[in-house]
Amino acid sequence: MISTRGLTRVFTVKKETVEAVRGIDLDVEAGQLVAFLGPNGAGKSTTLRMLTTLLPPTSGTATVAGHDVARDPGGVRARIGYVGQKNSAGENHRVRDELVTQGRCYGLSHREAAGRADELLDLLDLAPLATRTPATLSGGQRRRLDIALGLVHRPALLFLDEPSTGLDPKSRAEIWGHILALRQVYGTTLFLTTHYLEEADTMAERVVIIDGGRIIADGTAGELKNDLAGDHITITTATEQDARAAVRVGGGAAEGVTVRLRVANAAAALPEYLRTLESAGVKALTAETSRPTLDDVFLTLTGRSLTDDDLPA
Ligand SMILES: Nc1ncnc2c1ncn2[C@@H]1O[C@H](COP(=O)(O)OP(=O)(O)OP(=O)(O)O)[C@@H](O)[C@H]1O
Repeated sequence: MISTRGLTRVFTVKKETVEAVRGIDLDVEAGQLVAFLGPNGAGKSTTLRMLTTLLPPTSGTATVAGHDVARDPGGVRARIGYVGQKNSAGENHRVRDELVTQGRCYGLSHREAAGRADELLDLLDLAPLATRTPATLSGGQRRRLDIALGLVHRPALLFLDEPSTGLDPKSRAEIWGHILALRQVYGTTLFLTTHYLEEADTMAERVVIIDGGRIIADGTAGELKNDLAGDHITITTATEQDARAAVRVGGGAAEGVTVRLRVANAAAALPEYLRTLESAGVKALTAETSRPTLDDVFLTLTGRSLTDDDLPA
């Protein structure tokens, strides 16, 4: 559904060159739900804009929904939907009219466009709001309208740029419910960016991490966490001296009376670790195991935390 080779975009601003995307090779199968993650300025939006034909690549190729973005942008646009960060609906028309007009723009007859509008109003729980104007909708409702607008022409592939950013937790959960329903009802391939690591972790079947314009990790959240981060064992000791002794005996790093170490399988490794400490005369007061997060993956790869950024709440 998506295939890129060496996809690159360079911007030149006042003689200064910014390599926003540096040679991305990416293949996405039909029906996949891919979360595209990365810190601010990593190149997510630029990649999305190239894949959706809004921005021409400087070099490299991209085939999206079977059509080349540079040679046949019209063919790509007819087959994809794009829900950007900014609202796509106007302010003054009613919600249902917005959807009908969008359908007409895609060449549907009035009857087809009206039928499609009603189908989408139902799918995205917008039917009770059909006669309201977008200006009167809440953030979550507007986002649902944006998604409906992106789906009018039944795209096989939908791009969503931060669909849940800026919404309260309840609206975020609702949006995700609708995104997952899209796959179930239509089998739509979904490619989305998000700043919320736990959303990517739990919802997406594939996570692609970009940093500095390059893809630095690609796999299921489970694979990335197992391969690149590992579990953690955290113990506390009575004194800092004990904590330092624990590090000497069992590895890891101490901070005050807390010792943290990375292992492949924390639940299996914990008993042996505690026995090792005990035989060296070091007593752990508390011990707990934890699974890594996608932020741990990013930290392992780059030495930085994804959440260090100035992220939206
Ligand atoms: N039109 C442009 N002109 C010049 N530089 C640009 C332009 N668009 C993006 N850039 C630069 O390209 C780099 C990648 O930007 P991009 O918007 O793709 O990042 P992003 O990962 O989407 O970030 P964010 O999470 O903050 O939206 C940044 O350094 C940005 O400043």
